[in-house]
Amino acid sequence: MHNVVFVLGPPGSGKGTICAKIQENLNYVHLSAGDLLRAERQREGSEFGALIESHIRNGSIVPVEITCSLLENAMKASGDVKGFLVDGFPRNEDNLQGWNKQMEGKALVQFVLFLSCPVPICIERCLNRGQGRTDDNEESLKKRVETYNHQTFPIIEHFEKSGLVREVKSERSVDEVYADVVKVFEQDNQ
Ligand SMILES: Nc1ncnc2c1ncn2[C@@H]1O[C@H](COP(=O)(O)OP(=O)(O)OP(=O)(O)O)[C@@H](O)[C@H]1O
Ligand SMILES: O=c1ccn([C@@H]2O[C@H](COP(=O)(O)O)[C@@H](O)[C@H]2O)c(=O)[nH]1
Ligand SMILES: [Mg+2]
Repeated sequence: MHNVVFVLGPPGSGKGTICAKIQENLNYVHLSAGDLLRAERQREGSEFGALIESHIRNGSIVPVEITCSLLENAMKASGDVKGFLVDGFPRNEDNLQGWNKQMEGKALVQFVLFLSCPVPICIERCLNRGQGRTDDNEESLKKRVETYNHQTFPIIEHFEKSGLVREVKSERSVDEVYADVVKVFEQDNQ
């Protein structure tokens, strides 16, 4: 059984940045759904490249069968680890249902780390990210925020009802955010 922590929050809230630090220090493996999709988009021979790029540019959500298989394959390829940080997934109802169907009996969701951050700060961070992402532009960001508000935030609310959400405010410095995140992991691993 794989231990899983879902890491959610608006685009640019710092999910990737914080996950990299947790992976470095706490023996969890960081799996960014977005990074896995971008790698699949680039893979020679992939039948999904054009579909993935279209969703990424439009800030819409790739069908769960594709994303969940990439996640499960990455988990299988990892050795013996404490758990997985699943960054940026599940993003909508289709993702949640597909995950439950595909991963039943294979993964245990420990908790959901919710990095909350005001949208204007998130947008500024994405526009200054400098990684050449095809969705770090004003037009795509508007759509990504809309998708987050209407489809992803309700998933966080869903987990909240089961008492699984651990919110950390991420508009502060990386070190301040990370210090609170470590406390969350310490509490949940007691
Ligand atoms: N606490 C912080 N303070 C200032 N800048 C930050 C902070 N956390 C992350 N950043 C910067 O903001 C940008 C976005 O961060 P990151 O890629 O970690 O966000 P994300 O939530 O993974 O975004 P996305 O959902 O778009 O993948 C990066 O340039 C990163 O260096
Ligand atoms: O589960 C997922 C994760 C991501 N996507 C698509 O990728 C982009 C970028 O994701 P980031 O987490 O910001 O790297 C996202 O806007 C979606 O279009 C997805 O479909 N499903
Ligand atoms: Mg990211």
